Amino acid sequence: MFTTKLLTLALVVQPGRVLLGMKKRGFGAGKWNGFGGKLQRGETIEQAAKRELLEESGLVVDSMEKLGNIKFEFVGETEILDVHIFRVDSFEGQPTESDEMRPQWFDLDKIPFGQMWADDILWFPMMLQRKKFLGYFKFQGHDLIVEHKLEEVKEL
Ligand SMILES: CNc1cc(N2CCN(C)CC2)nc(N)n1
Repeated sequence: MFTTKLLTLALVVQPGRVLLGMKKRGFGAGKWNGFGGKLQRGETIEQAAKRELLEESGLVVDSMEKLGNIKFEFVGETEILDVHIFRVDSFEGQPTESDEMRPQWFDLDKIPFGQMWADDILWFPMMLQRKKFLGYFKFQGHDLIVEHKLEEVKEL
C-alpha cells in the first residue's frame, strides 16, 4: 500500500544559466537542486511552488510554467514522492541564502550533476528545452536508480 506526497520543484532559468540551491539540511542535504517543498493546507501546487521559491531563495515569481511531473519510489519505503516541476523565466529580487538553501547561478555547461540527485541529468535537458515530461524513478538509497521511465508528453 503506497501513499503519495505532493511536492514542488522550481528551476529558475535565465539565458545561459540556471539558479540552483545547495540544500543545507533535511532531505537531500548536500545536493544542489531547484527550490521546493510540501503544499500547505488549501494551497494549489502552483501557489506552493511560488511560496517555496520565495521562502528558499527570496525570489518572487513573475512567470512560471509547469513542465514536468516525476514520481519517486525508494526501495523499502511506502511513500511515493510526487514532484511537480516548474520552470521560472522571470522573477523579482536577488537570490538570497535561507536556512534551507544557499543559491548559486550555474552556466548551463557547468551544471554540477555529480552533486545533484541522479535523476536530474536525465530530465534537465527536457526542462531546458521547455519540453513537457512524465517520469518515474525507483531509487535504492539516495544514489542508485534501479528502475526508471521518462517520456516527453504533449500535455501534463
Ligand atoms: C529523488 N530525486 C529527486 C528528488 C527531488 N526532490 C525535490 C523537491 N524536494 C522537496 C523533494 C525531493 N528533486 C530531484 N531533482 N530529484
